[in-house]
Amino acid sequence: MEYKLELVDVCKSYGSKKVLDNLNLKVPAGEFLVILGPSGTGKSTLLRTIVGIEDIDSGKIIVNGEDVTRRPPNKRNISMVFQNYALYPNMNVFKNIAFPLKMAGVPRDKIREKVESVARLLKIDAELNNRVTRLSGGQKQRVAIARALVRDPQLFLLDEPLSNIDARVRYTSRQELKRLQKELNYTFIYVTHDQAEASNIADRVAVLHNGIIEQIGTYEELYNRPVNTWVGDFIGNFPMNFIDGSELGYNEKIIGFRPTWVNEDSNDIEVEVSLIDIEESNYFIHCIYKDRNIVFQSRNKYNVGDRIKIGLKRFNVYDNGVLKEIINEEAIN
Ligand SMILES: Nc1ncnc2c1ncn2[C@@H]1O[C@H](COP(=O)(O)OP(=O)(O)OP(=O)(O)O)[C@@H](O)[C@H]1O
Repeated sequence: MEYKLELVDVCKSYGSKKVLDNLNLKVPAGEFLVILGPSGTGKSTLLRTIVGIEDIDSGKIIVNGEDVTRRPPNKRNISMVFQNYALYPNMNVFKNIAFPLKMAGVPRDKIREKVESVARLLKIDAELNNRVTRLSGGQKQRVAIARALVRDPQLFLLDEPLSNIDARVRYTSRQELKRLQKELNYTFIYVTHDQAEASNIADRVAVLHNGIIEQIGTYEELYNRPVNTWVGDFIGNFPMNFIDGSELGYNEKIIGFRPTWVNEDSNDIEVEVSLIDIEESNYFIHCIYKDRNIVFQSRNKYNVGDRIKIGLKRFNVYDNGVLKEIINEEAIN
């Protein structure tokens, strides 16, 4: 397979703090890869080392089959869109987008042609003569993306590009970004905190934690088959439910299940309702089971304090925190 980016045993520390710890990653050409991870886990550092604003301590960064580890940022042919857009406030939209081409010594008429074409693509062609300070958050974000696109880079890195935009606009911007990426067959590495966003736009999601990628796969894979209890806990609107396996015949193991995997017609375990969350027409029933909190989705509105019996349609078995077995996977499609 042709990889647009390969990271081999990449290490990066700040003082005694190891941020990237022998990290390995392969990103095929044309993929939309989302990086998810808790705050302070090194997501931005990862992007900054790929683009070359930060040096790595050891390892290799390979772009399009070429080792770029020791090359400066302007010789890597990678574009990055920053969270705060990093636009030049004293320049108009045209000059902002044109800037990388001007720096690269591209002739004037070619610059005009490229800037106008990218601006049309991003529907900001009517704004070219306006100052960037007059634009809305969504428009500024498009200018930042246009400036990244105009150089026709090998690889795009986007660091939470939609986080400053309100929820509605963010939803449509996200769809447009995905359409653009697929249409132009670009390779995107996109950092976000937002799991709904990740599940919506990513071809694959990489979960970064403790300096390594804990798991990489489609969002559904991460949700349904987390390789360890940490990923199960991190992925999802609710953390995965974990209970002691002995009750169900899995001594010294932990059983993990999602809120929708509960079978209310079965009676394997008895739980006590502690809280009820309502979301549209579903109830999320929070319960206590042997000192553990668990949540399941139900059409029934129970009352706090009710003692009810439930079973599991499917579940995952974890041994020392690592996924060992999936029981009745076919019960949930
Ligand atoms: N220039 C720096 N000097 C020293 N430490 C740094 C530097 N940049 C980042 N760090 C530290 O490295 C760790 C990772 O930071 P980074 O910004 O990459 O995390 P992040 O996952 O992007 O976080 P967030 O989601 O909060 O933006 C943090 O502990 C941070 O304090």
